[in-house]
Amino acid sequence: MLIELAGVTHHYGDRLVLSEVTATLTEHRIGVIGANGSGKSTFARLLNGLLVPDAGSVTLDGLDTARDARAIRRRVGFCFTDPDAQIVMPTVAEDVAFGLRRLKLPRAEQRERVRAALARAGLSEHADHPAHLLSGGQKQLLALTSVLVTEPDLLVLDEPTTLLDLRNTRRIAAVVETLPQQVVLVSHDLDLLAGFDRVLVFDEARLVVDAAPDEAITRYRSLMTSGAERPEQVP
Ligand SMILES: Nc1ncnc2c1ncn2[C@@H]1O[C@H](COP(=O)(O)OP(=O)(O)OP(=O)(O)O)[C@@H](O)[C@H]1O
Repeated sequence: MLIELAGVTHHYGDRLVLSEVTATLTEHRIGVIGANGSGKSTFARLLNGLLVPDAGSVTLDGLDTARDARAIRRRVGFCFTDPDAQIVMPTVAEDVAFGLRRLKLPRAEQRERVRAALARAGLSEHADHPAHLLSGGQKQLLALTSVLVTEPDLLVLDEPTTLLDLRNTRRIAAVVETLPQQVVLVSHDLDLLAGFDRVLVFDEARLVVDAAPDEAITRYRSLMTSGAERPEQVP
């Protein structure tokens, strides 16, 4: 998809959280990094219309998030950091099937898609378990699976590995690597961004670096080091 942000500014109350962000994104895999509170999640939420900007515009293939919310939600899958925010059905398999409802598939095909998606995520043995009894990491995998099964054109992942052990982090990395879809991934795990096409670095509500992963990560590291020397930056 062609993702265009033009002069995007966003506040929560009086607090400025994104200031004048302009970018045109067409790459397959786009990483988003930056300090805590720098505006990354806000940026991610603007991409699927969960938030609309106070000023400026966000468009995807010409669809404006402020006007075409329904069309955009159909094409953009979003995975929250906190999986409890999006797990909606009692059992694991039902939760994966939930996202497929609007496709109105024949029952057998729906079952097959759910089965295959759970197998890919390593969750097959939990299919009939209550979703709320999964571990935090398994819930994160379930949330991703329930989004992926709908085959969105663009997948926005907001810190999808925060609760995961190394094996499952690698599983997510492998899934992201092989996805045919465009991905925007917000992460503090810089290793996940190896092989990405482009990385955006946010700092204090601004998009401050927009470069290939190696350069972006190097500049992010130096930004964080110099930030530690600024007393007002220390929590
Ligand atoms: N719903 C909200 N209401 C008020 N303030 C908010 C809200 N959501 C986020 N904020 C504030 O906006 C700022 C940016 O938050 P955001 O979640 O976009 O940052 P982030 O870069 O994703 O941070 P982190 O790396 O810690 O997840 C933070 O100071 C945060 O406290």
